[in-house]
Amino acid sequence: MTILELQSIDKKYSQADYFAVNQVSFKVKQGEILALVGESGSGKTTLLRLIAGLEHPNSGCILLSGEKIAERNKSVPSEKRKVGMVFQDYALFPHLSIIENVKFGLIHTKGDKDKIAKETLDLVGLKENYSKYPHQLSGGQQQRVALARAIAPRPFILLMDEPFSNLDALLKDQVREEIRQIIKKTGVTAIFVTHDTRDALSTADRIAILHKGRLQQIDLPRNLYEKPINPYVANFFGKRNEILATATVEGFYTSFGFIEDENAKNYQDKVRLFFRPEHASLTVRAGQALSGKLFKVSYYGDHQILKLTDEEGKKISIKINPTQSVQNDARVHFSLHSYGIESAY
Ligand SMILES: Nc1ncnc2c1ncn2[C@@H]1O[C@H](COP(=O)(O)OP(=O)(O)OP(=O)(O)O)[C@@H](O)[C@H]1O
Repeated sequence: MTILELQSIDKKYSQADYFAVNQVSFKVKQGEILALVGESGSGKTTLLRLIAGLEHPNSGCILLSGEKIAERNKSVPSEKRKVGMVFQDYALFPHLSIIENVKFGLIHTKGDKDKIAKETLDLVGLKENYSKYPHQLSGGQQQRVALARAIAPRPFILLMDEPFSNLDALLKDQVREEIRQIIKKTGVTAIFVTHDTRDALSTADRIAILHKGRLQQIDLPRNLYEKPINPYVANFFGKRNEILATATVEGFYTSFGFIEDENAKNYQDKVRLFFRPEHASLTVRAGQALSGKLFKVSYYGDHQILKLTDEEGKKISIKINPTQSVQNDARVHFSLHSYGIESAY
């Protein structure tokens, strides 16, 4: 079931001569976690603010749980939208205890506020901390208070702006998993903004990628990574090698060697082949394998990146296991597990 729908949303700030959000349309299903990604200035926060009712679109329509909450001449005020918001800095009140912070989010909620606040704090794993103050908690715990405050009123949708950006790398992996589990347990639909592709790939059910205010692709994490619909999306999700090839009926001739592939007969003459560093692996026997001259090895602990070059100096990168040993200046043989093909014309 669709809980949120954006139809052709445009937003131009006064004084600006370009659209911060340009003809964006998508639907979010009940219980889904959607990540909004894009480089700085791509319109992520603006989109979140439009859904929250903190900005109004110039044109288009937003529907939440079937109700039109924003269109050209109509806007349901932010506090009436049943939208929960977690800000980047958590925005907790320092002079209020944890439970008072959560109860603050329940101003418009009927029923036993104390009971609802306690139940929600228990749900986010803060049972023992009702009367503590924000400064007595760790960054990850403060974030869970902010999350509890946002979900306590049972919103239709939870919006989070850069929820993981204030956490150090070690804590981040743990918190990402915790937040995902809490959201899934409550069944709330969530949209979070991030500029970190790892956050998005590991936490979201689907990802929407924006570039200059335009939606490029909205898809499952795996599809965005493995089947990007354009070069911008492909490059946003990490390094991609590109090599030129000539298609024949048997396969592709490249400057790194021949790739046998019956799909090649569907292409004419010059093509571009794309592959990610992890989609190549070293082969022991030369055989049909591709090969290049190794000129740099970078060790990263959990993997190594090899830089190879062909006879003409074209460079590619390959990601390998940290335990594999290789020698600089050696000829290295490799094969590709998967690659994209595009006509070069
Ligand atoms: N209040 C504002 N007034 C005028 N222009 C704005 C305003 N807020 C954002 N913009 C502009 O709108 C565009 C989109 O900004 P937005 O903050 O939505 O991008 P973002 O993807 O969230 O960026 P970041 O990752 O840096 O937060 C940018 O060009 C920005 O300069």
